[in-house]
Amino acid sequence: MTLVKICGLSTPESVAAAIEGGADFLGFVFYPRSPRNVTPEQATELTKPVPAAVRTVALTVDADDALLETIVATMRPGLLQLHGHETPERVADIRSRFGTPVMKVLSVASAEDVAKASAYEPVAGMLMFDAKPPKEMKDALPGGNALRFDWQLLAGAHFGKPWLLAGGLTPDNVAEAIRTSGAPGVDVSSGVEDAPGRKSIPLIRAFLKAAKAA
Ligand SMILES: O=C(O)c1ccccc1NCC(=O)[C@H](O)[C@H](O)COP(=O)(O)O
Repeated sequence: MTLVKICGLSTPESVAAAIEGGADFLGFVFYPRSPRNVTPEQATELTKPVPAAVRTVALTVDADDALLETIVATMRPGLLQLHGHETPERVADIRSRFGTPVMKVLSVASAEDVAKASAYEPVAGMLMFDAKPPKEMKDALPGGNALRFDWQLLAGAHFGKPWLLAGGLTPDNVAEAIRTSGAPGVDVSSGVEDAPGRKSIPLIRAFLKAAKAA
């Protein structure tokens, strides 16, 4: 069955809906520019009711060791999602320094972007392929922009690590995205919101139902 990560959670209600709907991963964003930003203390509270079978994910962007140390010490995430320009060496360093599995995100607009994954396969526990925002999109975030990329770029691809497809997924297009890309897992944020940063409980339920049925 397709793995599903619901990202950018910031309320107890949305966390509960994601768990009840069968999410495998719950994502918490530590990036002050994001409308989904949470503090380590908020994430710690939000993740208290999360059952052990559901993995909590701390999303950071080119974070320094001090921030990672604080997040790991307070929230104790099951996975660190690195959504910046972290090199393979930095990914390996973070993994060994903090003893937490790492998911490295690749920003994709072309086949060359997908090919960059091979450098991360030895050091990351998981990979994610997300849409690369175009340069002309001035206020773009590193992720969470409701942008999709050409899912065919991943069709037939094999990676040495489990991977998730992200970017512009919705309850309406997730089944087609899974079929086209062959993704073993998917990640969503904007597609389950009714305003930037405001998660919709009905959309979370609908996304999980559609992805799990695909
Ligand atoms: O969601 C954010 O605000 C965010 C900020 C900075 C870096 C990454 C961010 N989100 C990354 C995610 O994991 C999203 O779920 C992924 O990019 C897909 O986003 P969307 O297209 O909105 O579903």
